[in-house]
Amino acid sequence: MERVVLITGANSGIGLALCERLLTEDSQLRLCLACRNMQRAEAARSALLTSHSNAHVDLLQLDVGSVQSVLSAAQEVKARYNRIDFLYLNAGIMPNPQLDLNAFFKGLFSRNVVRMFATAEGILTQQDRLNSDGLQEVFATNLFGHFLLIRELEPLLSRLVWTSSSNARRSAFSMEDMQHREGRESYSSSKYASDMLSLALNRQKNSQGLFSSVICPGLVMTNLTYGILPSFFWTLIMPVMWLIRIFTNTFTLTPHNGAEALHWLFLQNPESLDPRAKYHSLTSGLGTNYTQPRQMDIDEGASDVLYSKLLELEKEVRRKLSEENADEEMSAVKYGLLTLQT
Ligand SMILES: NC(=O)C1=CN([C@@H]2O[C@H](COP(=O)(O)OP(=O)(O)OC[C@H]3O[C@@H](n4cnc5c(N)ncnc54)[C@H](OP(=O)(O)O)[C@@H]3O)[C@@H](O)[C@H]2O)C=CC1
Ligand SMILES: CC(C)=CCC[C@@H](C)[C@H]1CC[C@H]2C3=C(CC[C@]12C)[C@@]1(C)CCC(=O)[C@@H](C)[C@@H]1CC3
Repeated sequence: MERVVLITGANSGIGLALCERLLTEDSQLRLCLACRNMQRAEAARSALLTSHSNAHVDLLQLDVGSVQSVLSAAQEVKARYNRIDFLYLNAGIMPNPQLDLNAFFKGLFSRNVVRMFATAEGILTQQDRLNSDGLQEVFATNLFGHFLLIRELEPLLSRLVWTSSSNARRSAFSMEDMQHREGRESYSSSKYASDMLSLALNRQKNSQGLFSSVICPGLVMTNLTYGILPSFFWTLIMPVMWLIRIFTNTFTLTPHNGAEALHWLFLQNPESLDPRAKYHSLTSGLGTNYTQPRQMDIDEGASDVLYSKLLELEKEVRRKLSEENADEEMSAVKYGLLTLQT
C-alpha cells in the first residue's frame, strides 16, 4: 500500500533534503509538502520531480504559526488522505538571532568549548514578538501549531518525528511562562518544550498506536543559520568548520547530512525506539553520517503538566476563534440588513 508522509517546512533546508532522501528510499511514497508559501512549495516540488520524475508529491498550504491556517489545512488533509504514516514536525524559526561575541571568545578558551560549538549554550539569544493570534511567534510556530495539527489529525496518525535541537535547554524553559514571553531564549525554550511534548505524547498515546520521536540535525547550513551569520561568512569559514567537525561530530553542515536521523527513524520499528532519547544526526571527521540516541534531560511529571497546559491553551484559542467568527457573521448579517433597507 502507498505510504503517505507529511512534512512541515518542506520547501527548504533539512525538510527538503528529507524529501529527497525519502523518495530515494521509496519511490512509491506519497509526499505531502506542507508549506506556508505556495510559490516556494511549487519550486521545491519541481526540484523533487527533476530528480524523481515519477514521484507523487502533493502540496498543502499551511502556516503552522496561524491557528486558522492549521485548522483549515487539517480539514484539507482529512478530505485528501485516509491516514498519514509519518508526520514530520519540521518547520521552525529563530527570529532576530543575536550572537554574544564576548561570550563566544570567552567560550573558545574554556573547558566547555566543544559543548559551546555543539549547543550554542550561552552565546545565542533571540527577539520574539506576538503574532496575530496573540501568541508568542516562536512558541506558536515551533510548538503550538504543530500540537494543534496533531490534535486535529490524531485518528489518522501513527508516527510523529520532531525536528528539535541540541540547543533545547531545561533552564531556558519555564512552566509558568511556557510561551517564553519574558526571556530571550525563545528558540531554546520552544525546542525543550517539543522534547517534553514528545515524551508526554508517548506516555499518553503509545497504547493507542501513536509514537513520537525527536531528533537534532546538528549544525546545518540553511536559511536558519544564514539568519545568524551571512552565507558568505559561513562559506569563508567552511575549512575551520570541517576542522571543528573532527572534535564535534555535531557539525553535520549539509541539509542531506542533517536529515540523517529523520531518514533513519523512517526505517525503524517504533517499538524499538526510546521515548526519552533524542536521535542525533552526526557526521564524523571523515564525512560518514550516522544516528546516535542521547538521553534527554526531562521529567515525566513535568511533561504531563505541559501537555495539560497545551490542552487548556487549545480550548482557549478555539473559544476565541469561534467568538471572532460569530462576531464576523453578526456584522455580515447586520451589513446585509442595512444594505437591504437602503
Ligand atoms: N539549521 C540548523 O543548524 C538546525 C535546524 N534545526 C531545526 O530544523 C528545522 C528546519 O530548519 P532548517 O532547515 O534549518 O531551516 P530553513 O529555514 O531552511 O527551514 C525551515 C522551514 O520551516 C518553514 N517555516 C517556518 N515558519 C513556518 C510557518 N509559520 N509555517 C510553515 N512553515 C514554516 C520555512 O518556510 P519558509 O521558506 O516559508 O520560511 C522552511 O521551509 C527547524 O525546526 C529548525 O529549528 C535544528 C537544529 C539545527
Ligand atoms: C564555527 C565558527 C568558527 C564560528 C561560528 C560561531 C557560532 C555562530 C556557531 C557556534 C555554534 C553554532 C550553533 C548554532 C548556530 C551557530 C553557532 C552559534 C545552532 C544554535 C543553530 C540552530 C540549532 O538548533 C543548534 C543545534 C545549533 C547549535 C550550534
